[in-house]
Amino acid sequence: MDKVYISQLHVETIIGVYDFEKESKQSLYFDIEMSTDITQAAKTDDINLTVDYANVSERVIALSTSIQVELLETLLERLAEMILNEFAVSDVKIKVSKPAAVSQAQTVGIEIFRTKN
Ligand SMILES: Nc1nc2c(c(=O)[nH]1)N=C([C@H](O)[C@@H](O)CO)CN2
Repeated sequence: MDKVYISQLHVETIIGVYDFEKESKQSLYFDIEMSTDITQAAKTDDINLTVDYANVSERVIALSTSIQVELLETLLERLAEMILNEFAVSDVKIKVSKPAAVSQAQTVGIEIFRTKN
């Protein structure tokens, strides 16, 4: 299957388990890969027949900055659900990195893969 992807999408939002994390925004970086058939878009050169990565990026930023949750896991599940519901993709892989979370590590994070039912 063909893929549409977004790499290192930067979002600043409130997220975290600890009280100090609820006071200021932290950087998250998303890598998103979506399976979709691009052949009709390529034949017709029509943006409406593919998944617009700019639209997906906007929706990911909007959702990530409008909900306040503690766990990266919770945020990723909500984002995967939104992408599968709103865009013509059969599956989505989302990885989120939170580089400031563990000072001894370059970055930490979570990755999930979800399919449309
Ligand atoms: N699996 C996870 N582990 C941790 C998370 C998380 O979201 N998922 N979050 C934290 C803290 O919020 C951390 O980012 C701050 O040190 C710890 N572990």
